[in-house]
Amino acid sequence: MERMQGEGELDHLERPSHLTDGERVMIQDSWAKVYENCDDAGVAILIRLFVNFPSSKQYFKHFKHIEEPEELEKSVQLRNHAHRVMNAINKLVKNLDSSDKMASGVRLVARAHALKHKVEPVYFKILSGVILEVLGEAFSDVVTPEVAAAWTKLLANMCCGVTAVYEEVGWNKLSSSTE
Ligand code: HEM
Repeated sequence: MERMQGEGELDHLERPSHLTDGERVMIQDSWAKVYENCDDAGVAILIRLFVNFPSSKQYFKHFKHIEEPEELEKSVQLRNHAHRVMNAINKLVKNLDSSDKMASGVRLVARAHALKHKVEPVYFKILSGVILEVLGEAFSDVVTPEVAAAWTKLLANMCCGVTAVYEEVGWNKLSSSTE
């Protein structure tokens, strides 16, 4: 059965916390390495998401029935989304010094995913866990436990922002009105 990681092990992602200057620098430095391999890293993250949490594919009409990672990797829709996710994270990292800019980026993404794509918010937590896992493996030389802890904080803050926007747009009412 699919393990809904976002609902248990990642509970620590539910509390927003302030990033220190040192944590910001660790995030920016490690991201520079990851972003050099933007497309490969993005695709690896999304493949891991869709293989380990197959229900997350339900929102993507072009590959929701594909199971083989080799086939998933060829999907243009998957590659486009990988690119968009990486660009959005890049913006977040560039704006680490401006909480207003960070909040408006998260807001834009969350509104579109709630209102247009109708993605359950738990998938943002699940994806955050997958990002941490893949970056820790693929960039183990730069993602030390300290760096991983800084990323955990950033992603937790993003998930909190997403949850707040979902509440604001009345997600519970929206999702139950279609039942
Ligand atoms: C860090 C998290 C994420 C970021 C930054 C992100 C970013 C984006 C962006 C920028 C777009 C295109 C613009 C738009 O329509 O809003 C998009 C589209 C989309 N996203 Fe995400 N996304 C994230 C997580 C997710 C998750 C977890 C899911 C579902 C499991 C998802 C499903 C979709 C779908 C179905 C589309 C439309 C795809 C298409 O039309 O081809 N996203 N995303």
